[in-house]
Amino acid sequence: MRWDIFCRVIDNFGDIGVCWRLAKQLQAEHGCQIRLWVDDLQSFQCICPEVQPQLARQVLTQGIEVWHWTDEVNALLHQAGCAQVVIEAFACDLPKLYVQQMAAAATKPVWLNLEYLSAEDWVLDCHALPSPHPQLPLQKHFFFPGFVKGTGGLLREHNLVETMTAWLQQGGKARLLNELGIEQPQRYQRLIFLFAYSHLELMPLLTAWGQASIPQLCLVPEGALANELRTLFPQLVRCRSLALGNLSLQLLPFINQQQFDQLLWCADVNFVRGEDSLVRALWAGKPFVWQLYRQAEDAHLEKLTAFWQHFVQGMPADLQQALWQFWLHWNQQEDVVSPWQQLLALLPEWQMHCLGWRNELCKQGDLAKNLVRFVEKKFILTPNFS
Ligand SMILES: Cc1cn([C@H]2C[C@H](O)[C@@H](COP(=O)(O)OP(=O)(O)O[C@H]3O[C@@H](C)[C@H](O)[C@@H](O)[C@H]3O)O2)c(=O)[nH]c1=O
Repeated sequence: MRWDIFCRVIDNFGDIGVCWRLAKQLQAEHGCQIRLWVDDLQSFQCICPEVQPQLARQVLTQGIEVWHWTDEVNALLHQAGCAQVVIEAFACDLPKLYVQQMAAAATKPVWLNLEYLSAEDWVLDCHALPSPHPQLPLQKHFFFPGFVKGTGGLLREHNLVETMTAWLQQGGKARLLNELGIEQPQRYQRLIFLFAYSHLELMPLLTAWGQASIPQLCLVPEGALANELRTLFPQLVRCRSLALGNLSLQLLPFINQQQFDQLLWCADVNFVRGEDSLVRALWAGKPFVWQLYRQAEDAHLEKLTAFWQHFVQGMPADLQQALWQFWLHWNQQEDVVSPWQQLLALLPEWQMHCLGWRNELCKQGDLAKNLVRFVEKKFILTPNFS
């Protein structure tokens, strides 16, 4: 079956990050023929270097077609025709001509709006709801990812945990750090992966890390925070690393999504942000701190609380208290030095909780499989779906 996935890059890398992961998994594990329509190929290239931004159409190694979604997309749409399954990622608003093509199709495509991830309760009520088109013989369904049964689930490749475990056992960490140009990585006793939006109170935290009794390595991927660090430490404009007492701070160039995941697997503590890296940090089973994409009227704090309520089940009370202080202050751009010291004392418990939570979460169906099941049901129940 042919699937079209439409993706508009609003900001950052979450939109394309999720769509690219979904495309790969649907194609590799479910044999779907994928055409990925992306409006910003430059951003896509950052996380998938094989993409050539100047091409209107291209086929990537995985066999996935990538079509450039520009303002002049109509000519391409005439060539393409519509697919049997259409994913509109994050309400990105399909091209008008494409919607007309869907309405004119003898067998109407299954049209899904893939929504943003949230742990809020209302997601359960809205997942899989239909929405008839006001004028055309079409209906779209809302598909909500989520952390509990009754939602669309989370993106997780088949055998992900087994792949990660084997990779770590076979010396993946040393190989990766070597590929990334980290000198003598074995001298560091703690690896912190710091993927975050800019933060007003970063300096006190870095100073505290530099005063730790053990040597620590902090890796910062390219993006807003790396730029902020270049402003704080102008020497980082010329070179990629800096020593701050016992802390080695190193900026990374853009790395592909696979290496990004692998870094999460090898770090001792992961700082993640947005949507996609949160999910990947969950699968890594390592202690993590989540910084949410800021929303108007602090709506992101409600999302944080909703996730927290699921995440802390079964967590010892002292860890709950320390972790919440850290997560909240981190998301409010406040000083986190004292919550960090408290958390550090509970690192083994924190680690154990993340691992246990990951293992529980793995028992649920994954998003790609849930999507495929949903689509199959629609075609079986209503072959001339309209
Ligand atoms: C820095 C970097 C990122 N990545 C990938 C990993 C992830 O797939 C992706 C980052 O996505 P996220 O973790 O979701 O964080 P983000 O902040 O980039 O994306 C955000 O964008 C907003 C518009 C959304 O509303 C948010 O929900 C969120 O998704 O980029 C790499 O592959 N290599 C890199 O070097």
